[in-house]
Amino acid sequence: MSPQPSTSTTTKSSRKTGSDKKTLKPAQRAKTKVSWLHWQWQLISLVALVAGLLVYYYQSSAESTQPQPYASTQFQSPEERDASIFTVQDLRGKGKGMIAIRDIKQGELIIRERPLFVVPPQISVSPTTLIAQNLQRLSPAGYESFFNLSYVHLPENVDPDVDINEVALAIFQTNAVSAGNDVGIFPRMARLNHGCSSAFNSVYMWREKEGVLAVHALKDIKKGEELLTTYTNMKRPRNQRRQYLQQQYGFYCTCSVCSLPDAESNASDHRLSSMSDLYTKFSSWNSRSIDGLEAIDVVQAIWDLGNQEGYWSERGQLAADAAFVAAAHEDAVATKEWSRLAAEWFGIELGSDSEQVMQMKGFVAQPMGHPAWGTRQVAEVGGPKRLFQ
Ligand SMILES: C[S@@+](CC[C@H](N)C(=O)[O-])C[C@H]1O[C@@H](n2cnc3c(N)ncnc32)[C@H](O)[C@@H]1O
Repeated sequence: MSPQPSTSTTTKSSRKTGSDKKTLKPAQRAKTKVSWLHWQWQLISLVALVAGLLVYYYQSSAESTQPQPYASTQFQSPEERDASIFTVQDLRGKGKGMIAIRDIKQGELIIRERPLFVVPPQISVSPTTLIAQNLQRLSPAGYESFFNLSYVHLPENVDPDVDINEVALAIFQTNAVSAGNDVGIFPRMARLNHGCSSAFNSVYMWREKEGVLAVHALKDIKKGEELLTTYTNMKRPRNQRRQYLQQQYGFYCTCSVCSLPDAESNASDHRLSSMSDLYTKFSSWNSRSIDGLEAIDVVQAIWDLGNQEGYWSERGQLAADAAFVAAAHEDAVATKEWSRLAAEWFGIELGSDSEQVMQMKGFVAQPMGHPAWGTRQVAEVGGPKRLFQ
């Protein structure tokens, strides 16, 4: 807004008082009035700006306490958001599964979901009773979404139309995932089928503070690809994985890794078992069986094997553990570099707004603030340089 019109008003009034010595000359007055109005406007603008900032601050701090992606997007509901990313459909030999309806970027949030209910892992009543009790508390829609889920391993003598509690238990056992210290049911993410090592492209993590499970893309996923997660520890050979999946989930795994020709499958098994052994070796740094330099070499070796295998999960934690070792040995440069790498991978697996990312960024800024700092003998252990070659 311009204070233009005030100039003539000022000139008029100055004429009335033109003889007064204390009165400023018209030109000066005009200038003074203009500048006074100018300041008035500046003050009003400043007040408006501060008010705007305050509103923005309160809105964004209110939003940050809510599940972020749904609070401020164009979607009416989480289901509507899901439908913009994937579709749930019948897949041969797998029941239902999730298919990407557009390209999904690595690190993108696919699902964010509150549990239908959770139960503690150790219980004093029978599991059937506990689940029945939880089901009673659900809304009709929640109840329906639970009973829409698939199940395996219903005992042969049980009639599903009669013994609903046994069906509920089978559904729970087929679909429950860990939610912090508890185990919970998440009907939307429960449609994720399984794939081994390089075959799975999505990871789910419990976010304690918000009480939600978040599923992120571990890799770029192409439109039309199935979204797959992993149901078990991957770092073991194909026959052991298949045996576990058959026992626990009632299917014989034919994912792209399990379907490899024997020679390639053996090579994959070897890499996965070596990774497992290396993780064990790495943990022996705790008991001082290996020194910091060796521990970091082990991390590099795990990372390299992961690259060869196409197995990228758990890298945030691995880099964070390396940062811990580096900090313990007071290698500030390495602490920063490992923390930076950890932040990058936690960002992919947990979301860039996760606690872990914030914590790692803190160590990038202040490696000496790491709680492990200086708890071991000073040594240059080295950062993750080889990983980027
Ligand atoms: C958590 S549910 C996954 C969604 C399920 N397919 C459905 O229809 O709701 C787990 C069950 O899905 C099936 N499943 C998961 N991954 C599979 C795979 N790779 N091959 C065949 N069946 C699979 C198994 O029956 C398993 O018990």
